[in-house]
Amino acid sequence: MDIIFYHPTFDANHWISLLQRQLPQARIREWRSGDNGPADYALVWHPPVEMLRGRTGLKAVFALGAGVDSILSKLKKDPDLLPAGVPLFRLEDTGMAEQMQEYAVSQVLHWFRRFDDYQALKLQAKWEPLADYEREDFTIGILGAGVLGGKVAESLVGWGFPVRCWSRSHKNYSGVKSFAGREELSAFANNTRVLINLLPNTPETVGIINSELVNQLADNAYVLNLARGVHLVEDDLLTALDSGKLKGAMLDVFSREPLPAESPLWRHPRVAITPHVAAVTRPAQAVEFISSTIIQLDKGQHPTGQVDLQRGY
Ligand SMILES: NC(=O)C1=CN([C@@H]2O[C@H](COP(=O)(O)OP(=O)(O)OC[C@H]3O[C@@H](n4cnc5c(N)ncnc54)[C@H](OP(=O)(O)O)[C@@H]3O)[C@@H](O)[C@H]2O)C=CC1
Ligand SMILES: O=C(O)C(=O)CO
Repeated sequence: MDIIFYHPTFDANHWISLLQRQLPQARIREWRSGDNGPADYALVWHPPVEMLRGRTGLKAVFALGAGVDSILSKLKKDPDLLPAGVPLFRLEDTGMAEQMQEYAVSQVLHWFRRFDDYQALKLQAKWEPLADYEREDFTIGILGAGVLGGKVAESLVGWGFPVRCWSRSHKNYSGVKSFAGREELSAFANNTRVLINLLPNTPETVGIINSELVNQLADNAYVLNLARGVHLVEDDLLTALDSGKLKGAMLDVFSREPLPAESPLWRHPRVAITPHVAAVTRPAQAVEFISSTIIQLDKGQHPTGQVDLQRGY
């Protein structure tokens, strides 16, 4: 079996040696421009069009991340990017759920314990104990209840918060109230104090965190965007922060990355920012998932993780 690997920044040698350990019989190489040699499987992130176009014999392509929006947007512009009929797989969890849990839980607790208010008081040298928040006033609403959203919901239930989720289909996660479809979005938003976004970027989800949705949240709500920048209308967020509807926001992803220096988000005192690091690809766990998927495909089985190209995730 032949495997080609392309990632603009990852250490290809490291990945190839991890893969080789899991798949000792495979011939694995880093793809370079001009390489039209045989390939059964391709592991890619932001692949150049010439890498996959017209390739015959390809059995599957693996995206080296959870979100496939960048590859699907390239595919829209150039339908030859993926040879017709070749399945596209993505990473399911592979260590990202734990990272998302760490991020979401630590930030929810930060807001719940009013560390943002205490930091503001500290800057004024003010010693002032504040009233505690109650968990019953701190409903967490998670947009997207898939591999990552589901795990984040589970961990916040463990911390005793009321948790609800919103997805396309209803879910049955223990202790989590499930809402589904556009018709239940308002009911989901109503009374949500912390809105966490873990949706995929698709035509249906772009701009979903806008004034209309934010105005339906509880007063003094918070927004935590962990999915993609295009989900959030940044001007609407700033308006809601300045009007007092929103108390704070923490953003990991932006409609333009790196976030330009002139963005007002950098300077807003109630916006916290991380540079798209909420959950990164962990090579060993990713390679385990990909190798096991390849083995299943080679046996004619139907492993999980295949992207539905029509749905867009
Ligand atoms: N910031 C970062 O570092 C990272 C960000 N991400 C982002 O997180 C996203 C989520 O990842 P993951 O959990 O693995 O994805 P999944 O595909 O497992 O979950 C997606 C969820 O979104 C729901 N959904 C999709 N479209 C709609 C819609 N139109 N209306 C309502 N619900 C919808 C799905 O509903 P249903 O279950 O009913 O299909 C599902 O519950 C990725 O696409 C990526 O963009 C991922 C990794 C790192
Ligand atoms: O895996 C993804 O989709 C990411 O955003 C990684 O940073």
